[in-house]
Amino acid sequence: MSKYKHEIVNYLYRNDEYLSGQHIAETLNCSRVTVKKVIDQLRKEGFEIESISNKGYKIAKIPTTWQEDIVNIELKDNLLLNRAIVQTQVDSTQILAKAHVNDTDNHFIVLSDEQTKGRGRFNREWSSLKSKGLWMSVVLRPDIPIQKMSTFNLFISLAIQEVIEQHYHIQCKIKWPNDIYIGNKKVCGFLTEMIADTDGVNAIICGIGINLNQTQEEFDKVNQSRATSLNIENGKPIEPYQFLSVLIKAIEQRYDQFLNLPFSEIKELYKSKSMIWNKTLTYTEGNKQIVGRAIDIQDNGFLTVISEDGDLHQFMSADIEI
Ligand SMILES: CC1(C)O[C@@H]2[C@H](O1)[C@@H](Cn1cc(CCCCC[C@@H]3SC[C@@H]4NC(=O)N[C@@H]43)nn1)O[C@H]2n1cnc2c(N)ncnc21
Repeated sequence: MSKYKHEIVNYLYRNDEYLSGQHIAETLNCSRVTVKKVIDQLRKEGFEIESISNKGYKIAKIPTTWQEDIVNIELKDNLLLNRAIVQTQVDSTQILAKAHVNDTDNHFIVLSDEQTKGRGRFNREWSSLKSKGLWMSVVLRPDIPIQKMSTFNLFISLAIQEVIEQHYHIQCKIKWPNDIYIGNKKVCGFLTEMIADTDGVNAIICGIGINLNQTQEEFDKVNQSRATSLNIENGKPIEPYQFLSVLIKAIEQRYDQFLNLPFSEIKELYKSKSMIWNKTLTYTEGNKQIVGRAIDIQDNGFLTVISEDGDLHQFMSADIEI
């Protein structure tokens, strides 16, 4: 039945009109009994499927959980990111992405409704409530020297920032190098890991966590006062499949720029979307900590900070307390 389930979901999702059981059975060369069984199974999985006698079946609502068939329909026309591995629960999409990185030479994404061990930088916990956010890892395969990786996050953060601002009309700012804030609350975190050897980069595994539909109360204690979601800011629920589709297109565009343009081409735009200027903040990198003001971002993506004693410091990646 799983073979027909995939095809029936595809057929129903692609056709916005009612399709009779007989027509589906003939088209997919299966029995009407099989069609009925698959429809019952899909309803159990959370699909709302209307059935009207003499008209047939029609998907009225797709489940809030990620459905691999539907995700792959949404991605199929993309040039680059047109394959997805979809789970309902993983420890971390980063771990699953790395487990599959050598299965193919293709680019792909990994999505999960929930992560039990979502992680950020320095192995810090990333809270990934079931079906409340976009918990995704993107596997890309640029043919670039390792040095070029220092600006990858800057291009990707612009893709995320512009989707939230331009598509959902929510003002947000990038907190260099790994977060996006709405006001003083974090709505998104991302981190970039890579697999490389002496010949250069083999694969990038970019993990992105975006809070879509949590209510303020649903955040755990540690994040209660410093996290937000698009739903909280927007006042209405975010439709995850549409968000995913728009975000992947934005990532593809900025990734193409990353491969073909120097960071200097987008530097002014990036700076205008960043929130760390004209503030005295604490910068920590490894065992180095300074209090100072960021004054510029270099073409290699490093941040220049002037400390209170007037010294200049360069950070490749720092923890910033805002
Ligand atoms: C106590 C404090 C300072 O506040 C917490 C936590 O520490 C800090 C943790 N963090 C975040 C980042 C940026 C990289 C995150 C990548 C996540 C994606 S999800 C898909 C992929 N799979 C995967 O395993 N990882 C990636 N670096 N460190 O963020 C806050 N924090 C934790 N969860 C959340 C949340 N849901 N919303 C807002 N802030 C959060």
